[in-house]
Amino acid sequence: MKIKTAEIVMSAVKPEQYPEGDLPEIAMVGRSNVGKSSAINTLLGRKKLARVSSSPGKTRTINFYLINNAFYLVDLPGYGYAKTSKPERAAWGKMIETYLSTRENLQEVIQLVDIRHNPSQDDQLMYNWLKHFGYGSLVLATKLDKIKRSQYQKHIKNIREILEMPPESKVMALSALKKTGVEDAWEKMGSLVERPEPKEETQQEVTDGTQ
Ligand SMILES: Nc1nc2c(ncn2[C@@H]2O[C@H](COP(=O)(O)OP(=O)(O)OP(=O)(O)O)[C@@H](O)[C@H]2O)c(=O)[nH]1
Ligand SMILES: [Mg+2]
Repeated sequence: MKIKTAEIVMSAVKPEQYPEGDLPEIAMVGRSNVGKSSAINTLLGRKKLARVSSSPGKTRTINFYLINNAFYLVDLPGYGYAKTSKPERAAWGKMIETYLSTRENLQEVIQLVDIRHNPSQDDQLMYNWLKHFGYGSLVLATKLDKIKRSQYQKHIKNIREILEMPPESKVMALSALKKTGVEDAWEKMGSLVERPEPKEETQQEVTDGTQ
């Protein structure tokens, strides 16, 4: 996918703040610190569009990034961050759930898991919830640079088994550090949101006889 423009349009905490219009959206979900915001930057080829932090709980709003004026990538706060206070966790949970369960523009949800670790119980719940709501079970394994190449198949198999992914479903892998996996991810994601490009108007040459 050629990224011509990418800009943040809105940081929302409630539905009234979601962008208007009917452009399709792809949202990124996953545990805090799994690399959602980093993945967005990497997929867009931008260094600091989405804010990233080594401590979990960085993204606290639903951030809508408008791409090529054609679709949105949506960065969500992470789940499963134990150090957040209980009421705050509940409020975030509600915010994410409201978005995922009510947003009509939402075309697909990509679930991010850390390639090194077994998906957590929260990850399993999210995976099943998304499947139940008809999303396509697209999983993006993050931090690909943290494992040896020879261990790749083992880790992917593990993720598939724990999430009980059907054989036809796809696991993609990405390294935000090395910028690997970007093309493969867009191959899977791009078709979800790409519309045929509008034909450029061909300018009629107008000559009036004078030079
Ligand atoms: N080595 C490596 N580090 C990564 C990669 N992706 C993310 N990180 C690091 O992981 C940490 C968390 O990244 P974020 O992108 O902020 O994670 P997040 O899922 O958006 O986190 P929240 O906003 O808190 O939910 C940062 O220190 C990143 O630099 C990757 O592919 N490789
Ligand atoms: Mg984030």
